[in-house]
Amino acid sequence: MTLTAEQITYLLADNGLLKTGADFKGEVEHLAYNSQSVRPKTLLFIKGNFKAAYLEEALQKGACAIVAPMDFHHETTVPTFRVDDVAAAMSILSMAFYDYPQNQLALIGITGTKGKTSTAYMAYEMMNEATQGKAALSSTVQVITGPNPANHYRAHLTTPESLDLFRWMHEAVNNGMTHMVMEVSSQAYKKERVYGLHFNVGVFLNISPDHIGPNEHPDFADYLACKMMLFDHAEQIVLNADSDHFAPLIERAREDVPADGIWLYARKTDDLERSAEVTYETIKEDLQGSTFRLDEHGQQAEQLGLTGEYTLDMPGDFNQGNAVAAMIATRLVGTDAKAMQKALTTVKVPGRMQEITTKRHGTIYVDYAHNYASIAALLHFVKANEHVQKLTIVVGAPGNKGVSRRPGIGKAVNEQSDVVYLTSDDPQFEDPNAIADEIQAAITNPKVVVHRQMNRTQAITEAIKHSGPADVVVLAGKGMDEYQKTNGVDVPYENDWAIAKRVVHSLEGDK
Ligand SMILES: CC(=O)N[C@H]1[C@@H](OP(=O)(O)OP(=O)(O)OC[C@H]2O[C@@H](n3ccc(=O)[nH]c3=O)[C@H](O)[C@@H]2O)O[C@H](CO)[C@@H](O)[C@@H]1O[C@H](C)C(=O)N[C@@H](C)C(=O)N[C@H](CCC(=O)O)C(=O)O
Repeated sequence: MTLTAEQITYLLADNGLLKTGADFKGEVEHLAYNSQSVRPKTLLFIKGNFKAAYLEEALQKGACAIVAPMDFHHETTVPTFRVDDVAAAMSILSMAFYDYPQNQLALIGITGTKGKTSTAYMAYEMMNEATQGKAALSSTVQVITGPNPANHYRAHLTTPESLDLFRWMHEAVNNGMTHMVMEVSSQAYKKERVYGLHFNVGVFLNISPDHIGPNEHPDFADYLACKMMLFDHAEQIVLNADSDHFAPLIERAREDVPADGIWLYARKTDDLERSAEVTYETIKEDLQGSTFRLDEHGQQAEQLGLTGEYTLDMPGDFNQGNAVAAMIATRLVGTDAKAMQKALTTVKVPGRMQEITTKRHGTIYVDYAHNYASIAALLHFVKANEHVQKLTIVVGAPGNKGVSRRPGIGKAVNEQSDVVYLTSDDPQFEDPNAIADEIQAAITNPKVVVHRQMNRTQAITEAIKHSGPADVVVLAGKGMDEYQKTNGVDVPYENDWAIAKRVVHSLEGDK
């Protein structure tokens, strides 16, 4: 794969990004945005907080041209394409370099404050089932470009940098994949990681205030505006009519997508005012999963042919809505109801509502929930089960990130849990005790028993040890993370799931 100087100039100019061209004659054989991955004949993108030392390293390693913003002022003789928006330029050039792999894939993009990963895995399993293993996935947890374990990668971002995304898509196409589902974060739009990318189907699960603060969004309006950009970039939209802020969502969807490309879904209620093409209702539910019924309303919806009852082997009533969203989206790219039903009984999402049933210490859930909306939904689901006696949550909050979430975490704990173990998450450069103070300030209900144990492994151990057969322990916020980000370093961590399994084994001997 190569890009010639003429192609680079043309693509940047044609997309209105080029400010000044470069005196560059050759062609590039590699693209990079990090000096550490530069090789001879690399085109380097200078973006973010790029330091002069990185450029020196890149030049020593053979970078032959750079794409830089107008305000990058380091003395260099390397040919430089000056652009207004380097991230957008990187996306445009990466998709060309990798030969527009998105055009070979039926592509679903999923956004939402909560549920993106679970829905993406459900859609991935459904499409895999329908295509005999020809689906790819880009999620917060993993990127999967083919069935071979060598094509499974640990993800670092919810939505990868565009260069990585198109490289993975290209790999997926080379591996024979025909379908792909990916999570699209608000940051993906804010930081132009999906600039110029169009989805066959966009799924909008829900939105509530989150990701507001330094390095993320200045306010909710910005967060909402970024998330709604998905509507501009999708041929068809699957939209949750139960989402908060539905009015601006549907208004914007109708501006961007023709009426027959908008698919609303909602939990069935008696509210005749509300209309959705697809509704669902719980038939039965327990701590392990549920059966729900899906109904289609009107001619457009009936074309889907999905009316019926489905069994979901994943706990959480909120996962029924995620399942329905995945079903409509994958139906629109050719998946059938039979494949969906099979996937719903086999899908496992790493670190999302992973459940351990014990003999004497109740049910344990490992879940990534890390903000008010997702923790409240999880605790509400557990509390709704009349057989549950004591609900314990082990939770903290990351340092130097999502700082505004802390009172919300405390509020959710305050409203619905019986016992909380405040612990460390990814403390980074902050004191976990000070973070715990901020969460605890919102726990004012005297009935909630508060323990503080900053050693996360120890907190999990104590919470399980002190729970009985009809109790539930929720381990929130870290999912399957195998590290704790501390002082800028990923300190190895066993992961919540493995710790819980080990503790149960030591207490009960057979798990
Ligand atoms: C705010 C933001 O988007 N930051 C991302 C951005 O950071 P940055 O540009 O400041 O990078 P930096 O580390 O200062 O480095 C600057 C540049 O120098 C380069 N570099 C760096 C070191 C070196 O030795 N050589 C070198 O060339 C880097 O590749 C980078 O291009 O580019 C980095 C490289 O790709 C990302 O890792 C980093 O994401 C950080 C880790 C992050 O946490 N981002 C969050 C806010 C995020 O994007 N989250 C959303 C999820 C939201 C949701 O849950 O809905 C996501 O999509 O993941």
